[in-house]
Amino acid sequence: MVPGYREVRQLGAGRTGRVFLATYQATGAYVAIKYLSATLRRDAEFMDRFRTATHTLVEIDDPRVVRCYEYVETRSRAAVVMELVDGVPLRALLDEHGRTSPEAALALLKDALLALAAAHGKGVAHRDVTPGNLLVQADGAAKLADFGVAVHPEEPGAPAGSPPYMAPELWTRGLAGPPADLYAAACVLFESVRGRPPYRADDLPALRDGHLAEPVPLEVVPDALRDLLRRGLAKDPASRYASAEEFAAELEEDAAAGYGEDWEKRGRRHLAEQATALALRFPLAATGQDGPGAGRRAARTRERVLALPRLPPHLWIAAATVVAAAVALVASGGRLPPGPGTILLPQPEPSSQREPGTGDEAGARPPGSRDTASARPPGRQDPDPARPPGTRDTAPARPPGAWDTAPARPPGTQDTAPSRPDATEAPTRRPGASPSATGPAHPSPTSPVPGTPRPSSTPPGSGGAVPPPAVRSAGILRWSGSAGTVRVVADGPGPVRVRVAYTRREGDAPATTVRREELTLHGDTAYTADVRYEPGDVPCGTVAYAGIVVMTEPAAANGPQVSEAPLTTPTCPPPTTAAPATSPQAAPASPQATPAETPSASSGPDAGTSWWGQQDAGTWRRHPNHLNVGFFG
Ligand SMILES: Nc1ncnc2c1ncn2[C@@H]1O[C@H](COP(=O)(O)OP(=O)(O)OP(=O)(O)O)[C@@H](O)[C@H]1O
Repeated sequence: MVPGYREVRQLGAGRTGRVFLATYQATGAYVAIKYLSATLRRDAEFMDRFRTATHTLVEIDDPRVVRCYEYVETRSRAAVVMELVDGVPLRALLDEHGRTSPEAALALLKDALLALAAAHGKGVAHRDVTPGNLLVQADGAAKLADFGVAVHPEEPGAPAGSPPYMAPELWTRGLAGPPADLYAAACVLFESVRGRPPYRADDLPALRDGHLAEPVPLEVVPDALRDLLRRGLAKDPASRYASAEEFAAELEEDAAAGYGEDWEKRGRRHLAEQATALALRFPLAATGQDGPGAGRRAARTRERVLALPRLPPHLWIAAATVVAAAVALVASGGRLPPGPGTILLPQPEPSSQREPGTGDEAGARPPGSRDTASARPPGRQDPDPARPPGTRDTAPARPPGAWDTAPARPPGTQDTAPSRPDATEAPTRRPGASPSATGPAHPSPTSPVPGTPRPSSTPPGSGGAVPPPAVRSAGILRWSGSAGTVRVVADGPGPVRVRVAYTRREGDAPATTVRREELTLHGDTAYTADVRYEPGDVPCGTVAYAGIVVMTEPAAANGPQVSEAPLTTPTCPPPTTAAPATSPQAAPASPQATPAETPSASSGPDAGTSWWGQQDAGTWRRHPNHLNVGFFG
């Protein structure tokens, strides 16, 4: 066992190692510890890269990333101490339920992409995004685990990774990086809705051919997911989304267009329902440390979970949270975790059980390892004699766009011989502590997110200098089906990115996005735009709807806005006449447009999209210099 921790039980084992539930002795907080497999430890190239990546991994502080607390290495062991997620892998959820709803699959993809965005922003690729590495909690939120850990399939020459999720460039050139991560995330989206990954084969060469040459099987997925999968699974990495952020932004648009504004709420509810059905498999539900009867109590909780009445949709998230709390409460013998985050505490134990060096712990300690850190209190910066000089992670986050496919070594860390196994095998720690005096990134009951406070990430387009303002609201003031007015109000002078998507829906079919516009606004706090899009013909006798979706980055407090209007359908000519149906070139303003506010500034130019900024109440000023219209998709 890693010095300073006490093993509770094994949680599972995979190709990359074994994972244990443990407690951090100084605080009693639960953690998960992964011991890397011998196969990985023998892979010198992997070990070099992973050691280097751990410098950055411990700095990634994002709610969707399983937090890496520290990396410890001896001559015969390598262990990653990480945040314990009280949930189940998506793999287990799919094995049990077969598939998820499209909304749930989109919610999972959103979590995965935001986690990837956080890691890619720091120059770290995941390298093995699979359903096994997405852990789903009882509230329907998911976290991505195991960054940087990928093992070679048992075939000579096969690149590291999981074949069903491996991008073409990985098969051909062994090229791991953000584009391959996005491809793998798209495979997970596909599998979540279909119950199987996009390509299947009996052997590796056939699977490789599938990824390299077979068309993406879009015909079997819901319409609303097709654009996302078409680009996410593009064979050529250059044709994929340029970044996880871009993928996530289009996901929001397509999801809102296809499934309505509350798609995520429904998706989380479904995930919560599926995850809580597996509550007994949660790490804390079966903890033997919770005293006699814990198993029975957990089982009773499961019975209660399964016997829950069918709730109205809006109550499900609340119910799932209550269930999660109940499971944690039962498992912890009545002691709830302290506040938000996933610092989970076991019930108090007799102090003799928690002393380092007691029988059970000594037995689990790797031979020769010296407990150099067991007494280190969280929140205190102890000098660490085992840490090689110069290995502190002071490297700044890699700037956006600076990604390359080489191993992610932070600039300035000359870490060429980091493991330094010496005669006593003192563990080599790579803690997440920054040089400031707030201590290592150990879990602490008083600090929901252990470690030092980290600067918030800079969104793309802001240049890194001026923090983006909060966006108070986005609104569709009117929408006729072909023209409308959109308003955005921010707390500061920008920049704010606005994405407008136009959708079309035939009858009861899901809506598809037919055009997208993207604009950057700055210089004011309120902007109004007249927008216009020609939705095209509607065959006589059919019903069609034209919609508009407005999203901002940073996200508006009121979320994405959607409005839809019916398109005027020409009357079909009598069957005897051969005259062609007239096409409505510009559908007149529909009385069914959804005015969110009273139009206050609809006096924009006649054609195209024009944005107007508001400097002072009642005074309108045009900002042609700030107009930056880009089209994509
Ligand atoms: N941070 C964590 N919190 C809670 N449980 C975890 C955590 N990490 C892993 N687990 C559990 O441990 C099990 C084994 O994980 P591990 O990463 O070794 O295998 P895997 O992901 O199933 O396969 P592979 O090693 O091929 O990626 C997982 O299935 C999961 O249930």
